[in-house]
Amino acid sequence: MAEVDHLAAERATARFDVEEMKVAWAGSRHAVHVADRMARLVASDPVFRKDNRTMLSRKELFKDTLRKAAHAWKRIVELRLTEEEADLLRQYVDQPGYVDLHWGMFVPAIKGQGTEEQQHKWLPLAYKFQIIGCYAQTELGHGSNVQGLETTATFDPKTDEFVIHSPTLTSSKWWPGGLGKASTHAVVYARLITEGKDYGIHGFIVQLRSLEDHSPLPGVTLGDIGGKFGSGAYNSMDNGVLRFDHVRIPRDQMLMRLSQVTREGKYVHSNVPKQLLYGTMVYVRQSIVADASKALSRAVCIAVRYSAVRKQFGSQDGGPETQVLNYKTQQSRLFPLLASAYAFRFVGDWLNWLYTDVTQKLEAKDFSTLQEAHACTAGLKAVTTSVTADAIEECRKLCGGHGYLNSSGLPELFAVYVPACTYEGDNVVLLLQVARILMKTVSQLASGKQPVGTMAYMGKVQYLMQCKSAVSSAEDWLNPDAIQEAFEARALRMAVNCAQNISQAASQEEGFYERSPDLLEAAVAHIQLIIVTKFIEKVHQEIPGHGVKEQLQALCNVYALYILHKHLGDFLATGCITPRQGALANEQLGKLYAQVRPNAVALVDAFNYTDHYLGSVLGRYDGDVYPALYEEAWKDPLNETVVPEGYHEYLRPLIKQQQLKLSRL
Ligand SMILES: CCCCCCCCCCCCCCCCCCCCCCCCCCC/C=C/C(=O)SCCNC(=O)CCNC(=O)[C@H](O)C(C)(C)COP(=O)(O)OP(=O)(O)OC[C@H]1O[C@@H](n2cnc3c(N)ncnc32)[C@H](O)[C@@H]1OP(=O)(O)O
Ligand SMILES: Cc1cc2nc3c(=O)[nH]c(=O)nc-3n(C[C@H](O)[C@H](O)[C@H](O)COP(=O)(O)OP(=O)(O)OC[C@H]3O[C@@H](n4cnc5c(N)ncnc54)[C@H](O)[C@@H]3O)c2cc1C
Repeated sequence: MAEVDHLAAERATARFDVEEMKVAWAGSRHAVHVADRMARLVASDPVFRKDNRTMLSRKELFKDTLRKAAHAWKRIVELRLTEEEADLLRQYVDQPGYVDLHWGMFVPAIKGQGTEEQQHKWLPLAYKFQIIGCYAQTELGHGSNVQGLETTATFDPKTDEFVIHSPTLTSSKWWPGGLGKASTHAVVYARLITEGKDYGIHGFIVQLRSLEDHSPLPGVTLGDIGGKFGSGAYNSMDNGVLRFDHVRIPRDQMLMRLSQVTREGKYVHSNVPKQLLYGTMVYVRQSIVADASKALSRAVCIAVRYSAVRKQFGSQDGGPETQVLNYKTQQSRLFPLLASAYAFRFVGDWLNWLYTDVTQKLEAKDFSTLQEAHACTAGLKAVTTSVTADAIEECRKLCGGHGYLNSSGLPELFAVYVPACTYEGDNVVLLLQVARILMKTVSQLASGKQPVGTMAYMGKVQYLMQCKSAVSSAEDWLNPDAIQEAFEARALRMAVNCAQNISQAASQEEGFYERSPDLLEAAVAHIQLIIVTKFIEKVHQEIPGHGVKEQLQALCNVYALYILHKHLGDFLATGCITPRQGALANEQLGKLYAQVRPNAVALVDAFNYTDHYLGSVLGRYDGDVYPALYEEAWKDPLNETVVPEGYHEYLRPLIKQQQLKLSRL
């Protein structure tokens, strides 16, 4: 706890129990406790220092990542941490590295696509880090179009092996994290060819490096793909390039849960949907949604605290200046982001529940919810990451000039975060997947098929296509039913409009292609409806703690009415609300901001982030920003000498030359 609390006055105005809000945010008292313990463990360990990260060279940064990962693993073993604790520790170390892909994709790929025998063989090795794995799917020529990958895995019945080969430059694996320098193994996605026939993309476990000296195995060429956006940031990760020259692997290293190749070379497909091959991506997409709320809440925490400390203008008579948080424009830019952080947190929890539910159904050979899982993970991944990336940049601007300093933490947070809009599926590509499913659902409405899950609202098509909002005052917008109806009607009408336009095209494909910009917007509307619905459902639950439910209610309304205001064109164009009702929503939004204002600092305190995790002089818990900024500047390597290196070579001769010229005049 800080000795001087410059934000004490802010904390005193909170009208709710912050400790109970921490529970609502974390999900349970147990979750608060574990997260707290792991965050402090990391913050108190000098090996996990990260304040110097943006000043390290690429090589130093990568070595620092290896060191942190090894130290983290040592602590996990020494302290016998559970999987939940170990994962939290990984998150609080807060440095992208090969470990993320090993645990987040290599292990899940084997779990999801390997037979029991294969899991038995490979997982214990991976769990103990006796091998390090990555997920090698994307190639130089193809990422989004998975079916377009070119790497081949040709079965050779003579030796009972697959021959893995990169036939072209564009077939080089390109991007996999952990591949460049750390991994010993990879799950490689390649076209399976047997008996002269191409059976499409399948996964194979391939050893890449020697377990003795880490040198590449014969026929394997690999390395790092080079520096990436931003200083520090994602450069701690060794995203790699990989080429195979007829590398042989035993047949039993094809991941054979979904389909098999027999000793004779016969291809056998189990009676399961082929899309299960994409299961690892679905798993990671749902975890990316949970991560979005973390990244967004960090940025918002920094911007809210700093906005409460920072003062500009407002005093004509020598009195105190205005805290920038009191400017209505600052509130209207910042509070929707605060509300979004909470919204994403709760929809992330729900998505995690959905994922677990679908996984259990799949185990029981019930594939009915696969499409719902795909649509929700793809759509929520796309919307939450796009909003979060933009929001981090907005928070930087909300912090004025100081937000541009590395010591604010925001430039690095942005640079680390922004590729989330691309990896695990480009956001546009993923939204078009959602749109396809929406169009399929609309087309089935006529046949009387009742949509289920998050599409169930479309079953109310008769009503939703013609309903008129009953809102007649600003307060009416506080009614969740009014919000829900407006969002459902907007999403459905946009989808139906698209479907009607597509049906007038020469073909379904042609229509989809022509209307894809509108389809993107329809998909976003559908996903925003899901987020709003899950927030409303959350607020309807029992929520203990003085004032906690009221605050969440206010944030839920801020989130919904902000989206309505921002996308007013959609709501008006589809006739869901009138211009007057749109204006009333905006009026109510202003009132809600005033309600949030005294609680803003406490609402970000409820995230329970340590100063180490935030990594920002502007977001310090104690609000003592200026001395910290001042001190931080002196730590820059440029300040190690008073007279800079290069002075004698370049500055002095220049100045002297000019002086000489002047003296000759
Ligand atoms: C320094 C560190 C110190 C710390 C140390 C700590 C040490 C120890 C820690 C211990 C920890 C212990 C516990 C840890 C636990 C967990 C850790 C979790 C960590 C997570 C971290 C993750 C990090 C993330 C990093 C991200 C890295 C990035 C990776 C990647 O990017 S991988 C590559 C991703 N690629 C893509 O996403 C490609 C996108 N393209 C596609 O998905 C598809 O091809 C498509 C969707 C575009 C489909 O295109 P197409 O139309 O051609 O499709 P078809 O194949 O023909 O199929 C059409 C048909 O299928 C349906 N469909 C499509 N996709 C799916 C699907 N996924 N599911 C279901 N159905 C699908 C589609 O709707 C069509 O259906 P229909 O025919 O119309 O009916
Ligand atoms: C930091 C980072 C880490 C990564 N880690 C891994 C990893 O560990 N393993 C791995 O296998 N891969 C990894 N990737 C690769 C990543 O999954 C791909 O980059 C991603 O799926 C996007 O594919 P792409 O690069 O082919 O983009 P492209 O598809 O080439 O996208 C280019 C543009 O085309 C547009 N576009 C493409 N198709 C369509 C369409 N059908 N309709 C409309 N617009 C379209 C996109 O919206 C985009 O604007 C990583 C990438 C990054 C940036």
